[in-house]
Amino acid sequence: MYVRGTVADEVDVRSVSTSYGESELAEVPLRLADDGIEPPGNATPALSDGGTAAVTDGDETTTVTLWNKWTESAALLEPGMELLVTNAKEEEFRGETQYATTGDSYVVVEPSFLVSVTSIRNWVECPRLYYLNKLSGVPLNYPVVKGTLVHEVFGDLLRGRDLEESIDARIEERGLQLGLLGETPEAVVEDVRENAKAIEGWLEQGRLTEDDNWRSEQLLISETFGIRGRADAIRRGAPVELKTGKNLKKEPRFKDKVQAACYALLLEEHGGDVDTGTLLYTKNSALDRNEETGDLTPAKDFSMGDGLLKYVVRLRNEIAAMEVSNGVPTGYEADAKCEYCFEQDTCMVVSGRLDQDSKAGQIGQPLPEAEREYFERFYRAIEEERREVHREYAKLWEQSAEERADDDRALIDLEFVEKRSLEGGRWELRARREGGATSKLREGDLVLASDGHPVRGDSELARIERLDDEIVLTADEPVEVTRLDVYPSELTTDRLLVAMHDALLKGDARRKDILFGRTEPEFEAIDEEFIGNNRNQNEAVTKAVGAKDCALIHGPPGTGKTYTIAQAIRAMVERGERVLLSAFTNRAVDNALEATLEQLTAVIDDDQVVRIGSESGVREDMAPYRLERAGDPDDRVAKLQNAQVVAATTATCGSRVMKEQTFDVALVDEAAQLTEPGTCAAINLAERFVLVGDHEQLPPVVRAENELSESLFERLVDLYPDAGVMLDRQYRMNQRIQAFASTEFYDGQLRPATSPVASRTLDDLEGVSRDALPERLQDPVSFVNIEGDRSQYTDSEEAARIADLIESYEAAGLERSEIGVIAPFRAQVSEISNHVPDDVAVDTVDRFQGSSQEVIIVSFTATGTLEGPIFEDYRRINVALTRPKRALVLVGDAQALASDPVYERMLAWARR
Ligand SMILES: Nc1ncnc2c1ncn2[C@@H]1O[C@H](COP(=O)(O)OP(=O)(O)OP(=O)(O)O)[C@@H](O)[C@H]1O
Repeated sequence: MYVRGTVADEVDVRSVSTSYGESELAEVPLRLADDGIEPPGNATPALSDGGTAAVTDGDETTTVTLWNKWTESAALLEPGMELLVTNAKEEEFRGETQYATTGDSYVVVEPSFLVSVTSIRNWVECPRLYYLNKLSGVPLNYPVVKGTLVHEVFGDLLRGRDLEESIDARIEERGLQLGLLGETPEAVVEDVRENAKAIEGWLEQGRLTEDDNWRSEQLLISETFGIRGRADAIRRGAPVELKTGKNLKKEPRFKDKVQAACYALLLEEHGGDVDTGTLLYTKNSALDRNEETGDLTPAKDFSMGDGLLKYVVRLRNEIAAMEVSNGVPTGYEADAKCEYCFEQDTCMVVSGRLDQDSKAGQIGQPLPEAEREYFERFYRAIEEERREVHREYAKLWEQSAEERADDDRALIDLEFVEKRSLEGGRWELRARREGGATSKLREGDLVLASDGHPVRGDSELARIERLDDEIVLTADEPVEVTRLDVYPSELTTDRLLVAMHDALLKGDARRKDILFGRTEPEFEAIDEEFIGNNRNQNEAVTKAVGAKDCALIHGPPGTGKTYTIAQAIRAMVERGERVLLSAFTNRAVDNALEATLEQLTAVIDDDQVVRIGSESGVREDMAPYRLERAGDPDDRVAKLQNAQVVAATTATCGSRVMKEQTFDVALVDEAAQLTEPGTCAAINLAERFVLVGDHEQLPPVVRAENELSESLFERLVDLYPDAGVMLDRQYRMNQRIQAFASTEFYDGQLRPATSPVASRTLDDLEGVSRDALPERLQDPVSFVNIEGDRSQYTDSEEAARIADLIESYEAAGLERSEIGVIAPFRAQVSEISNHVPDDVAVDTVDRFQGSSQEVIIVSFTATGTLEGPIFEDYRRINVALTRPKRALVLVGDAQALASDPVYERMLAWARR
């Protein structure tokens, strides 16, 4: 029986005498979860006695007794924490039903907090090491890269690839990284071969017989234990872990066993019965085995005892409890010996700078109070964000397939078409979807591809190569795909933490004075005209070029941000500076790069401009500039080091390769959409920085509500008004269209840049005549009143009317591709898509930011009364209303809209 609930009060741990002698017990007052708890879909004998969950009718509090070793986990509990006990037994005590652990029970603290296997492994070495790794990320160093290479070769061998071919191919793929590390392919081949030989030899021995049943790299998630990880390999249902080190002992290292045990737990939950684990030490070569030097066989098996599995869950509980209570480990939690630790110095420095209690001690001066306070605040905010990612994971099993599809988080009921093996042992998978099914998934995304359930079924990480009615994926394993789910990645969260750590602990003093408002940014006087026809753009470039610390360019819609960025980069390049061009999205990076290239043709050679990004992330016309990472190390690294302009998203700026680069200046577009640490990922790499954005448009995309939702751009604009310039002439909208946004969002400062812009109408377009439109659509701004169908997130009447409007525009000579439709909710986007032809772009505001169209139709999907903000906040409506160049049509219920002051003013303007 499963018991799950919330700890209702303090937990009491004590000793009692039983017929077996002294025992420890903890009585946990537990408020049972509303519906008790359903056992996971495929609960196995290891986890379940087949009994059902404790079911309650609401707020019922009971007592759960945790026996013996589980009292260690009980001691971590605080009121409010979640607790799960498997295989519990029911007991009557003074007429009340209570529960207690049995010999088969597992006790899980905060089961929805997903701890990674790597974290557990680090934690068992030293909890402080776990924390330090989280803060500083995985560095680019040779042992790490070699480890990855050996793992990749191992996977290839399992998939039947030839050893030499695999080694060559994998080393080639990592050309750039190896080049940055100053390694030659010859030396690396030797090194990897030495490690891989041992693996191959071992594989040969028990050669891959049919019943050996190997599988490489499996992503595993446990909803019961709150653990996730990727096992190197599974043989006959048991985990095999690869280690690039040497181990002369008979037994595997303890931390390695712990890691394998984590996978064993995960496999058991997936229906396995795991009794052994294998560690492969690739530096061991059985050939030189002799008694004096120790046991040099590469593979060491051990039996997977019950005690070890439970110990692993207790370790995991320690991490979850610490994280959920916002704790910072000190190192005292473990009996690790600091004097033998490679990380001792780092540990002492971090403890010293952040004034943290630590077993290793502190060295150095603590950071100023304000910086430590900032660190703690943002650390918490980022961890909250991580928890939101975990909630996304939980939805993988809490929501039904249909619910996930309705939420746009999954494509379900696909028809599996075929699997085809690719060169290098990977697979191409194809599946077909019913027309019309939409989701958040996009080409290039990593997704969970499964044969029915992303956690309980056969599931793999796959990349979407093509997303039409036929979906093409690539993956390491040939899953018979019938379902795709959004993969909730923690990568972004991890990188935010590292970027913040780097800004504060490695950042230069002057930069921090700027970030913390301790000094005014300074500017060098520049006496040069960069842009002749636009005063504020010229001032923006002057500021960007002359900034000693930072410049802030506020660019409302269509005001030539991109053009200004390109001019600024040109001026910087002419001054011999190395420039990082970054933005939140790939699209913005490519846009800005395209404009920059136009400016740079006369100034530098094409090969001095490099775009860093994945093949699917970089737009086709910018692909020639994309830095191929594979190839000869020297050549790859030369290509990067020679580049005077490097363009990459801010997420990529946090990658190991980019973190090694330095720039004179970082120019960041879409800066108002970036969190503070997200911005730091780019500006950490440069001496000075220029942020370009508009805080009246979309704010940072974050899941949790906390300080992450204010951008550094916005904070600095407030802090240093003199470091900023607002571009005030827009090159996009007819005057009538821009009027509302200008008064409502830009203090009336926004003006058309030229009179042709001010007076542009649909008549300017070839073959289009406004006279052919119904009268009410002839004005550049019109409002169509519609009562609507009263559903909350969709409105089929609005959708139908929009389809009519599109027909009217087509009849007047417009191309469908010149019309865009914006709706506040995804459900309404689907609804409208079902009504209008495929080639009309229909999407949410977020997908339209940064683009423009001749005609924009906005669906408000509001009827009767307004219950909440339609577009979440007014910044979104600003974006929606500023997309069109020549015509804007608002469709909605006037009465509903009039109940909100901003929408009421909008109505007045549209109906004028
Ligand atoms: N000073 C200028 N002189 C002439 N044309 C300009 C000038 N500045 C911008 N433009 C033109 O105005 C248009 C819009 O400029 P740009 O694409 O740079 O705007 P943006 O502010 O980046 O737009 P968005 O708000 O979509 O990000 C472009 O066609 C650009 O060439």
